[in-house]
Amino acid sequence: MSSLPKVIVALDYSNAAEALAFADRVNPALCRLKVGKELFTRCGPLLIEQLVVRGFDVFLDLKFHDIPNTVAQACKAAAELGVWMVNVHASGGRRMMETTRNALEALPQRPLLIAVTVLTSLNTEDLAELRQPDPASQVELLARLTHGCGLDGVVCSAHEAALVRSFTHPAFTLVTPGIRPANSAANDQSRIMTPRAAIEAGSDYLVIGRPITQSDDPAASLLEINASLAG
Ligand SMILES: O=c1ccn([C@@H]2O[C@H](COP(=O)(O)O)[C@@H](O)[C@H]2O)c(=O)[nH]1
Repeated sequence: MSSLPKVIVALDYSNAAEALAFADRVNPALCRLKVGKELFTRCGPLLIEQLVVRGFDVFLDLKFHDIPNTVAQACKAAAELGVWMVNVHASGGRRMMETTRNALEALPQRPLLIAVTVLTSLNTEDLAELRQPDPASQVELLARLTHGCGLDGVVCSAHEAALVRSFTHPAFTLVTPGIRPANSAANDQSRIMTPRAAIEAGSDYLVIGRPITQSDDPAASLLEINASLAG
């Protein structure tokens, strides 16, 4: 396996004790860690610091979507916590993404800034209700916008990874949730793919939560996924 961990474990726990217990069972060579809305709302910046101090690359997944100044300031605040990656919603528009990118570029050290295209839980029916076209064309629209705004990458499903890769520069980072090892429950995800197929489709990082964190042995499940990527 590459020395660079591809798996980003979604620490979707309701308390810091469980999140830290997971972090202490693995190590930064095996995975990166993602802190999302629930855990951050409950535990706040202190938990981020505790993960960063353990040497983990932390993706702060708060998916900011607001006016340009608000999002830029929120991402600057995230950068001050020493996180590796932050994200915004691409549907917040060009001015929001460019203002945020400029604010981060003025910092001596900045996190990667990526944008969410279409949530991996949404299917064609959901999008029709939102008066959007099918997932692929909506992802293409928002990924082209994000790329044009100079961000570092996007969140998309692995089903659209090859499409996005076809019109972005090689360093553009594709972060793909909705990853399920074969025979795992899809839960609320719609556009899923196995870890290996997602990497083969062009994903740079795989966001994986419940298949790891809700398994009987989370550390063993992570090792199994890493092994499936190495073979
Ligand atoms: O489009 C998106 C964007 C973010 N997520 C987040 O990824 C994890 C996935 O968890 P699983 O348990 O593997 O389903 C979760 O934290 C989401 O908030 C996403 O799923 N889709």
